[in-house]
Amino acid sequence: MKIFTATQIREADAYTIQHEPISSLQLMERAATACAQWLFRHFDARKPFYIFCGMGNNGGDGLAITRLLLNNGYKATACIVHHSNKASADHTANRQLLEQQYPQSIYDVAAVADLPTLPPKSIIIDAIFGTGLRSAIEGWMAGLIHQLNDLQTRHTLVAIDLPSGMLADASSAHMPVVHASITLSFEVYKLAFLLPENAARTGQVHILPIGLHPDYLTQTPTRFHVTDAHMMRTIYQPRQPFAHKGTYGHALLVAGSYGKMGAAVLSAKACLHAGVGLLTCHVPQCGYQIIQISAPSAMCVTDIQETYSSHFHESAPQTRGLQQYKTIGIGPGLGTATGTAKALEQLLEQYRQPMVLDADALNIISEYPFLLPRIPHGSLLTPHPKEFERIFGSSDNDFARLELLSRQAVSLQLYILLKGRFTAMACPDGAVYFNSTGNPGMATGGSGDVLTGILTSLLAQGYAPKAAILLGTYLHGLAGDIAAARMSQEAMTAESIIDCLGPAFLQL
Ligand SMILES: NC(=O)C1=CN([C@@H]2O[C@H](COP(=O)(O)OP(=O)(O)OC[C@H]3O[C@@H](n4cnc5c(N)ncnc54)[C@H](OP(=O)(O)O)[C@@H]3O)[C@@H](O)[C@H]2O)[C@H](O)CC1
Ligand SMILES: [K+]
Repeated sequence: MKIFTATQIREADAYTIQHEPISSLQLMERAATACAQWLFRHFDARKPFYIFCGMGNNGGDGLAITRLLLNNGYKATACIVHHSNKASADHTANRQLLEQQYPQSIYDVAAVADLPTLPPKSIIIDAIFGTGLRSAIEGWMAGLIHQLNDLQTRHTLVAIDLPSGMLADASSAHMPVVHASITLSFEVYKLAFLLPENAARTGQVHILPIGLHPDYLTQTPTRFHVTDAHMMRTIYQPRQPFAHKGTYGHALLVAGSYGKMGAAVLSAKACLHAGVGLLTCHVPQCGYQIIQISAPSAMCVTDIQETYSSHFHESAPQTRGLQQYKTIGIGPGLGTATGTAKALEQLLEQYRQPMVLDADALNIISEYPFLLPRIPHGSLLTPHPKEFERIFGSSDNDFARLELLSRQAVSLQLYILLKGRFTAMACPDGAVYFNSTGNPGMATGGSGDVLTGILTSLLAQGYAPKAAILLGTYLHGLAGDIAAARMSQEAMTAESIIDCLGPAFLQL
């Protein structure tokens, strides 16, 4: 699914009005109807609704929603927030319609003191500002937003299109923004919803289709995307009937050190369960029995060192060297010993195909930044935010960090995956994809090691790096969602994610 900017959404609006054709007032009615139908399904008519309406079209939506609620027997009051003397044409038209039918339903708010006292457990609808907000809310309106956020603790707050105060395409981290429990947004995700700085402000996000013109939606190029099941069906390649284990590649996994062999086991198992043809694990000597017993389908080569790895190239017969491997996954539980760092430097000299670098491989790179440009083009890096910051530095806010992520992916010609609730995957061509699967149960030790195993597996099987990163991250989250549904977010572990990889493949 594409993510459009506020400007593109306005263009989509105008294109739909011109080409469907439909009047802007009818399009607003469609948007309001989509919201009202969602509200009818989720709230009963005993709850009083207070709809805070701004002077623009977001407010127009709110006025239309008020009328539709009243038409369906709900108790609803439109509180018109006079932040400006100018009302938009569709706001004015909807105010008139409401006044004609329900003259008692309108209440004017021109100062914080005008806020009505709300009965317990009211539903507050925030239709003050949407995509038309240009900058931070100031003055008495900022006070009103704070007041609404106080009320949010005792009432349910539903934002229309965007929580008021939130900018769709730029940071509003330090601005007054409504804290919604639910956001009902139109047609497409807004970039702001996908970044951690807004996690506490959007609540659950529901995207409601309002019939914007499909030609505009399909033909307009965008830089940001959200992955979905449809996209995965175009990427996934079912196994061939005459396949043998050589068809699906031989991967090398360099992982584990004394006390961290679990990371290597999790990565190896995930790699095998994601369909690799052959897997060799390179581990220190202390890890030999651990790998052989926990992952019997994998082969195991040991380093000359007992507790950490320092001679990765020994895992390859001299004739073809490391090139015999279709790809290499390196990092989980590896440690950052000087000998390991030296070995990573040699590995980057010898192996020039796309590989997967995670965890301690990234920590080594943050200590030896000259290694960064030596990573083969097309490789996949999977940092969590702290690892990302150690390598690339800090940013003022999540939008700035997203730009940094994308810039680095382009200049280094790498796929950089920044882990989070909506993992952001930056591509060398400047595109950024946000993963849509996964849940907070996956915020647990070993979950990242599982992802490294899956990505290594898909690269080994011949998926192109972009396909591997999109499909691998989606499968990882989907397996996590299946695990959470089976045993709860609390009880699931990284091993549960591996156990659910099979059902995740079956759902593709
Ligand atoms: N295609 C769609 O998705 C549809 C969306 N709809 C709804 O329309 C809004 C966007 O409406 P728009 O009128 O463009 O903008 P808003 O209502 O969000 O905001 C405009 C008002 O906000 C004032 N404003 C702007 N910045 C500030 C600020 N920093 N401080 C205070 N006030 C601000 C602006 O005031 P002016 O004095 O400048 O006029 C406007 O009053 C979208 O979000 C959807 O909810 C359609 O209903 C259907 C199609
Ligand atoms: K809003």
